[in-house]
Amino acid sequence: MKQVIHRIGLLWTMDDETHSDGPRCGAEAMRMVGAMQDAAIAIDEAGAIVEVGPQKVICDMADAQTEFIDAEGGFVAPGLVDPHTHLVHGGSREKELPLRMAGASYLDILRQGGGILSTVRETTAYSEEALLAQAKTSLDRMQRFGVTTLEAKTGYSSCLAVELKQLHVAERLAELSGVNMVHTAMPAHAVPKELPAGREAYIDELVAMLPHLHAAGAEFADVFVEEGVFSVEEGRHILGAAKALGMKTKIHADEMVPIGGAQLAAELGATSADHLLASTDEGLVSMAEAGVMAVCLPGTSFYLQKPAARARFMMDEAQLGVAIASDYNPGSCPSENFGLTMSLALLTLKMTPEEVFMAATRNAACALARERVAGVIRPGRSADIVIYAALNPEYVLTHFGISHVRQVLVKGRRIL
Ligand SMILES: N=CN[C@@H](CCC(=O)O)C(=O)O
Ligand SMILES: [Zn+2]
Repeated sequence: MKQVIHRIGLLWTMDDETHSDGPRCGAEAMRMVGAMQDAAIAIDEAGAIVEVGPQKVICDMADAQTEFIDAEGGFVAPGLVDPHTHLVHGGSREKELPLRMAGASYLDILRQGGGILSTVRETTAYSEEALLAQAKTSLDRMQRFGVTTLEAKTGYSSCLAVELKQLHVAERLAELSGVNMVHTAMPAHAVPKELPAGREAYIDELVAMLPHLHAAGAEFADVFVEEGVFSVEEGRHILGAAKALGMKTKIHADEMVPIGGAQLAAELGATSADHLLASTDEGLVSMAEAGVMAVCLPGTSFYLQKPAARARFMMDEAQLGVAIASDYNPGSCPSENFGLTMSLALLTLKMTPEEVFMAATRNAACALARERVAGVIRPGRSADIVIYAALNPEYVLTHFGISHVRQVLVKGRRIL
């Protein structure tokens, strides 16, 4: 055995003795964190977990070559999974804040040609190297908070070349950083103010980009289904085309107005529906029935100063599986601090610490169709693990706004 993480005071594996895969749905299941005290984890040459168990048993298995990693009595949990980011984009949008403070809404700014459309202009103008440099700075920050798997969306362009440029940057970043990256094509993110050939032709253009983006590595397709952006019918058309190509789907659903994004996610059998600030009870229940993961973005509701998503209803009543994500992007959540996302889940989504960690590990992996790969600590799984410089998860979440991460392993390799 190559490595042993020992002297773990408290371990949350997010697993149980059945070693079943899949999401934890509803509050009761989301609190089953698989806690172990005084534990150790053995890792092999290939970076896979070989054994998880009592400190004494695991340490007896070590040989003279084994490298010991000392958790110093701290808390250890699976590597964090951030299932919704807009990692690759040009520029920043801090100048929008005074407009918002003066009363303009997020959608008002978009309607005036700002918001996402201003990031489209910047992303188009940036060279691939400039985009890479900016996104690398952001990814480095994310890693400091323990993120080992994340999603990166395209979607700041109105042409295929720029979409492919974003995708390529995300691929290069995965290689440079060692983190696990999941690619999502989101050409349907905003509608340009001028549509010389008309709206239908524009939607056709977006649909025509999908096979190219899929061939270039995009596993998911996503659409911003929102009043004044893409309608439910347009979302159905675009995501239906994606499904026909074999892509999995996600929806930016009911962020501002409940136009039926949650119901569309259920109808399409989407892997996740994200935002859900305005979703109706019926919409959320239909998602649960269809097995769609609800991805809450508490950093976004905080930054847009809106009431948070109804995570308690989702978990207690609808029995949904809930994940959380940073939604890192320049307009509605310009923060790479996933630790803060988790603290805001505790404080504004009213989740328990167990639910927060479940939402940021196992369920977040399910929101990326990575339930067989990431999100739990279990023999056979890749050793994606965070060692915290704190004794318990409650301290990590309540001592908010800073990183408590001591070490991060991806496939057994230290990335921090
Ligand atoms: N709401 C739509 N899309 C992003 C924001 C993108 C932006 O403002 O640049 C989101 O998930 O919040
Ligand atoms: Zn988003």
